[in-house]
Amino acid sequence: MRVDVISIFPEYFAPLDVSLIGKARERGILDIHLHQLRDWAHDVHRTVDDTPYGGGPGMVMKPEPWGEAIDTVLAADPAAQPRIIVPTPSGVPFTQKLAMEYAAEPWLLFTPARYEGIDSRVMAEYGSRMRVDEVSVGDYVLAGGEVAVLVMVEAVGRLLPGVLGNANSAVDDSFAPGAMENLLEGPVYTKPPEWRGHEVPEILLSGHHGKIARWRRDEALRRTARNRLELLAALDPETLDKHDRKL
Ligand SMILES: COc1ccc(Cn2ccc3ccc(-c4cc(N)[nH]n4)cc32)cc1
Repeated sequence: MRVDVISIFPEYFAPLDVSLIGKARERGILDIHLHQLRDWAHDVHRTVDDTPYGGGPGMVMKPEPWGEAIDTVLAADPAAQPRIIVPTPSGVPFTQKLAMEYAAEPWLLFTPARYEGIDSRVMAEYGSRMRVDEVSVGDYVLAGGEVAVLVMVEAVGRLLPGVLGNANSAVDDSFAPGAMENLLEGPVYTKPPEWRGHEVPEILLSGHHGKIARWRRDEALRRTARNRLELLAALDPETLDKHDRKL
């Protein structure tokens, strides 16, 4: 997968050099290209923003630098088109389902903005010839789109074949389709068996895999009910067996 990111703060993406995503880049699974938007701002001050038409607070990002920058990225492979992803507080929710959809794409272009966002004519221009998604990573307001891009690149990158070792398959993720879909992860434990007077639940030391699986599902249901009741309400009744119903 190729990923392009255009930003006035490309240094925000240093974390993409380390750990899981960094290794995926070294192994050629992910090919990430960072671009400094100001390279396409040709005035002496390399200006990328201006006052909003119609008045109002803050500044809006000018269309010209974005248009030239996006055109340059598109020219990298004229025979293909990236999916353009625009982080914004007013976008569709970024979910595990959307992450899985993006993980199937060969080329993503992220356009994290600053100020009050990008002149709307930019995405109108490209939306007429390719998929342009406005995406929110949560119902809170960031100072810009860069952190949202880090979230999405990590959530998508970890789903790419070969990125997670077999031992850490994403198939068991919370929110991944399947039997545990929409259930939160339950508690996890490792050695030592007792720590500061806290013992590991006996069942986990029993070696009885059936009972362990049942205990883990019970704990997942309890945590989901406690922290995300709406997810429990959305569970397909078929996936709740009679034991679940007694919890
Ligand atoms: C109320 O309107 C606003 C508009 C923009 C901003 C600051 N800002 C500028 C670009 C940009 C890109 C993404 C995000 C963002 C995304 C999510 N889920 N939260 N915040 C925020 C962003 C603040 C407020």
